[in-house]
Amino acid sequence: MDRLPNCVAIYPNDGNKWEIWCLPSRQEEIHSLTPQKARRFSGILEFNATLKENHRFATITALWSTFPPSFLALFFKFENPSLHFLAICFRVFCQLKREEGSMGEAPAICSDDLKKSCGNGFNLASRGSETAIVLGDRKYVIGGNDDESESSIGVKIYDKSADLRVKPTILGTKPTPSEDHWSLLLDENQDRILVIKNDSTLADRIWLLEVDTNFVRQQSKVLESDVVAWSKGVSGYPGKPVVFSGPSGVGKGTLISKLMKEFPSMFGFSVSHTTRAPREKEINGVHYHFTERTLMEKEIKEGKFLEFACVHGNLYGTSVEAVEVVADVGKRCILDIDVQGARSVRASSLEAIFIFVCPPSFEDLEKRLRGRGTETEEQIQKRLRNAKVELEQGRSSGLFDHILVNDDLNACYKTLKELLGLHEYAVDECPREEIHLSSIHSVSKVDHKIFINCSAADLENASKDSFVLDVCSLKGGAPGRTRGFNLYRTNKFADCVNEIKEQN
Ligand SMILES: Nc1ncnc2c1ncn2[C@@H]1O[C@H](COP(=O)(O)OP(=O)(O)OP(=O)(O)O)[C@@H](O)[C@H]1O
Ligand SMILES: Nc1nc2c(ncn2[C@@H]2O[C@H](COP(=O)(O)O)[C@@H](O)[C@H]2O)c(=O)[nH]1
Repeated sequence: MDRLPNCVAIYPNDGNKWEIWCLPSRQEEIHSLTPQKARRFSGILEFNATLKENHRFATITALWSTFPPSFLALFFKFENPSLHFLAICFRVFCQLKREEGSMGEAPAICSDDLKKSCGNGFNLASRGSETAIVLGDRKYVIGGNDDESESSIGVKIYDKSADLRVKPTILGTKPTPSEDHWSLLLDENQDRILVIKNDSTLADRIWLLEVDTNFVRQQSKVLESDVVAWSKGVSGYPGKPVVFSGPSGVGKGTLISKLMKEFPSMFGFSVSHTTRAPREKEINGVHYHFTERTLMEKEIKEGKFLEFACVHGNLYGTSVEAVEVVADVGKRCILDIDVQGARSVRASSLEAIFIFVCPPSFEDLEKRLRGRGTETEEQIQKRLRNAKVELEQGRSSGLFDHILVNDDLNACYKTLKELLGLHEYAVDECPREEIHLSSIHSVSKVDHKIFINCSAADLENASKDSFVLDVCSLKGGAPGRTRGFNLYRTNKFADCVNEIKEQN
């Protein structure tokens, strides 16, 4: 919604014409709102519906735009209240929202050259193909396509002080274009904008555009340009990831396979990138993302990797995305990385459990490595040399939470399950089902709660489609996901309707 002011009143005019007024957001003024006190905001709004005589308007208590329109309607008091009348008020507001531009003296924040300007100055939700959020001297215009790829929502910055249009470098996982979206400033830090797409599945609905977070500032320095970064919003937190390290041939992959086979819904594997050549039965995207060194180096520079290391002469790395896609489906992520990589992950913001796997002896390790038959003699020699160093580092560094000796495979696997809190009869649980969100009609924010209303026309049934998105405990962010959104249905609207019914 573009220009709905903080406080609005509707006054009856002739016939089916009504006047729209507004006040600044002073709550104490709301209760004594009169046309004299109110600053006139717009002209006359025509009702589509014909009002009946007995639906005469009496007093307006309050109406403020931090609530969804359906909630706003409930702040009216009428001489002869009826749900039918409330429904009309509600529809007026829906119409107001659509008829942006026809509202007269809205705060003029948007540039004239914006096709569909939506800056409202009150940090309200905005709707349309482009929305704008103003932060200090900068206006972030969100919408349309990203010019370069046309495959994601575009972002432009208008710097008012310098009278400049800036095309920022857009990092992170980008949302695909949307016909219709809502945007609002998320928190007091003023560093992130919440964008809710209106035409997607729930998994693709909630996005954060970071404009001044640590990651954005860091990347801005590295890339020497204006940077913004997208981060997908995800509900809940999966369990802590598990990092496996240990010398080549010790049996990490074997243990991981057993775990994933027994608990397929609980664990997911982080598919690393590597510059080494694929082995005979290895599949790109399943065992590794096999990649070119120059491309991987470029992506490392762009901050896309959680960790990377040169191992046995090749570059290996865990992309942020590799870990996030596992968590997205509610699974605990398993990483199989070398000791250098484990050290980097330990230093990162990812909270994980670190397990070092040792062979019963160096001779056993050599036997297993040779027995696997996947390396040339030269490669085996190199891996064995590196194993000595890794074993020393792994055992002594204090980096690892657990040291697991892989002697007898089944005994080792049993110990592994115990230390991951998986008792003998643990069962594999499926992730929770998602809530279904239909087309959104209003979005508004009160403290750390975003009210989302998906139902417009039918007030009686509106509560079925009213949701709250709780954003009080968010974690993470670009270049990964922002986790911890809590979406639930609310009965607040139904409660209000019942209250009015009782008053009648
Ligand atoms: N406890 C064990 N006893 C005997 N052989 C084992 C045991 N665990 C694994 N192996 C065998 O050792 C070989 C190497 O195991 P695996 O490929 O799992 O090692 P890895 O640590 O994943 O190696 P890399 O780091 O090179 O990927 C395999 O042939 C596997 O079957
Ligand atoms: N630091 C990282 N190390 C990784 C990653 N993926 C795998 N590895 C380690 O490399 C060696 C060799 O693996 P191989 O498949 O060539 O035998 C092994 O110890 C792995 O743990 C990674 O993303 N980062």
